[in-house]
Amino acid sequence: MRAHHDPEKRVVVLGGTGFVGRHVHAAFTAAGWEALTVGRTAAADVALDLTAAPPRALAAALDRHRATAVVNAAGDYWGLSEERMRHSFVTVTERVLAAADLAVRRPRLVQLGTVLEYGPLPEGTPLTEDAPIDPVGGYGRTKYAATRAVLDADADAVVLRVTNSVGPGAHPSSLLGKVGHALLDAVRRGRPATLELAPLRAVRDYLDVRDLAEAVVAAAGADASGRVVNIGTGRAVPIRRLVGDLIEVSGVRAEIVEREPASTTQVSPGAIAEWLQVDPATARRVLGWTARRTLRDALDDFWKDLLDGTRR
Ligand SMILES: O=c1ccn([C@@H]2O[C@H](COP(=O)(O)OP(=O)(O)O[C@H]3O[C@H](CO)[C@H](O)[C@H](O)[C@H]3O)[C@@H](O)[C@H]2O)c(=O)[nH]1
Repeated sequence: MRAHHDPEKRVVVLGGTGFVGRHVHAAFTAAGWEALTVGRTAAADVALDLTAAPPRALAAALDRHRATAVVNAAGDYWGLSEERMRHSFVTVTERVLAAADLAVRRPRLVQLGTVLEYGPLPEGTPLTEDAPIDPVGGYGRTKYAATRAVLDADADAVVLRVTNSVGPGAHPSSLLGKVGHALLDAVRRGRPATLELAPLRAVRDYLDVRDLAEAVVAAAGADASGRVVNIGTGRAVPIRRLVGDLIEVSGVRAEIVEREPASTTQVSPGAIAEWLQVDPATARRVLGWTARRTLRDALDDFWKDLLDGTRR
């Protein structure tokens, strides 16, 4: 029998087959929403390349689903130039806004931004929403331009500025994704792993991606519009410890070789901010949301999912 769904709880998740989007889709479903994924691959409910499709194509999908909310978790960025990231984030966001305008019923928008839209803060200063905007890299700059487009559109929208996340399906180009895949490779070959990484100096606020997904669901239902909310745990963890914990969880013998990269762009979008901790107070107050999972569980489930993938 088909489950009865609340007609007000109908969401379209753009980028719903990506690392974050998949968890966002699952969290909406678990919360009783009728959720539809839009993405470029055949795994999406609606296959649509948002960098190419005109707004009316997305508007048609929103109408067909009778969407009351839309989440923008779309956008490639690993290894892309700033120009391509601009297309991936800004052009797509402008099209999403145009599509929402064209839809018969304008859905509420939850836009995923990043804490890298802010400038680096001195160690010990938690990141509040009034921290100076001063993105250091192309990723933060283009995500900020997308945030601006949303805030300037005067739409029923909220932007979540999200910190790093980890969990099942973490992208192989991210630090923990890279480490996880190298450990898996070592398991397959029956050898110890050698992990070649840029120096693990950073101390960052890491979320279980499933906590992040719940923040998105909370934002879709919250009575807040035209504002940004920072999403993180409120704890800063040395990434060296996270890498060590992942190695421990895997049980694989591993040696870490830290080497200074030729340039920061070769490392990752956030290679600039060394110490980062979100102030989670606004999220608690405005969204009624707090991170509740442990990072150990996030790493455990990330590793189990990698192993399961090899058995599937
Ligand atoms: O070899 C490495 C690789 C990474 N890092 C550091 O580890 C942290 C995490 O790096 P990732 O590559 O996993 O991710 P980024 O922080 O660069 O970017 C991620 O976090 C951002 C927010 O912080 C955005 O959300 C973005 O989508 C997401 O990919 C960064 O401080 C980075 O400098 C190292 O020290 N050595």
